[in-house]
Amino acid sequence: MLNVLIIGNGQCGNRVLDAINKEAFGKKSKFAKFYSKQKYKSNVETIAINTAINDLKELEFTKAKDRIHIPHLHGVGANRNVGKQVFEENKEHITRKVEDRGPFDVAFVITSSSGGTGSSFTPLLVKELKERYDFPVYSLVVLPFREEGTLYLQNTAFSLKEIRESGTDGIILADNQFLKDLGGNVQSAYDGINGMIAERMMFLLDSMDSEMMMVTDLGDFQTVMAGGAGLATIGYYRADKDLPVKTAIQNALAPSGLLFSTNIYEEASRAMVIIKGDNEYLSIDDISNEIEKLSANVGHVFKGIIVRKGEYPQVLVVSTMESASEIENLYNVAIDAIGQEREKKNRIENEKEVDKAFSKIDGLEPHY
Ligand SMILES: Nc1nc2c(ncn2[C@@H]2O[C@H](COP(=O)(O)OP(=O)(O)OP(=O)(O)O)[C@@H](O)[C@H]2O)c(=O)[nH]1
Repeated sequence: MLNVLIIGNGQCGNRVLDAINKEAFGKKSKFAKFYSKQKYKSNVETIAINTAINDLKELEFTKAKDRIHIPHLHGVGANRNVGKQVFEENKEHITRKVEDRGPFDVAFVITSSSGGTGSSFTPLLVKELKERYDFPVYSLVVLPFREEGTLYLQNTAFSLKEIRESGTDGIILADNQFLKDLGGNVQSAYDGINGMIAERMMFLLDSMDSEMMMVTDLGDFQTVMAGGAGLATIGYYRADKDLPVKTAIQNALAPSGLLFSTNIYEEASRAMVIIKGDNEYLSIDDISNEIEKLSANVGHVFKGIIVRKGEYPQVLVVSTMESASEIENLYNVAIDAIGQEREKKNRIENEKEVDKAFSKIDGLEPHY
């Protein structure tokens, strides 16, 4: 059995973690968390870390003992410099909490790229974990809606670069903007998006720790994640009726199945495809044909099959990217945002000149 650590940093990281814990309770009723056991196959430890106590309080499926509050006002207000300083001051406390739960075979650290707490804690925490332990550490990074403002875009550009340079074994991207644009199945945006990420993470954990007909494991996942430019995304499709397995595979690879905007056939570097369902739906010929089509374009593709009696086909695809045109677009927008912030700061410097002018009359009185 694998020992898995999942950390959620900042509000977004906390909420996605909570959605994973919810998914692990089986979602049947809101009382499930009181009477049912989480259906993790592996030994999974979850930790939510935040500077804002209210963000931690709002979590519903993450146990109180799994929440670490690092007191700092009500968050760090999207200021990554403050966030980094707060992390450094509390580093020992945080790493001791991780140490107490270990040892682990693999870790995932979840954060938004754009806020203050999660995006500044994550690169520093990953670096600490990599320096102290041997296990792989993956980062799951949620990109912002593009209209959320210049500070969030600026934070994204710097945090993504820092996470990439932190020693992380790979970055899995989920993009709020892309998932919102898809519309349809993303009802109330955050809950819908968090649920999409959670069901993919649950499937991924299942596939790394499962007795399968044809096996993929943590080693295969590591090899896939080591490919390409260090960036990956996850695709998923669950059939709710009797559907040919080849259609289910195609749907998992289509934009509507992915967490980030990419064309797998053009941008992917390596992939892992896991198919789950009743034997009755799993035509080996159909599966092999689809995998061959993919590997002709992509390079190496690992495949795994999990037999689940009575279940319609479900497909998970983990794919690393060789190139990511959407990241290039995002950095172009972020550079504009950084320019705007710089100009604003210069204007504030000019205002300081205005202050100087005002201060020239300090101590003087008007005479009439
Ligand atoms: N998908 C998703 N995105 C979220 C959620 N909550 C916040 N975000 C996004 O996260 C970004 C803001 O980062 P947060 O995680 O709220 O910030 P933080 O890390 O807590 O940092 P501070 O609040 O600045 O201390 C924005 O781009 C939001 O759109 C959520 O529940 N789901």
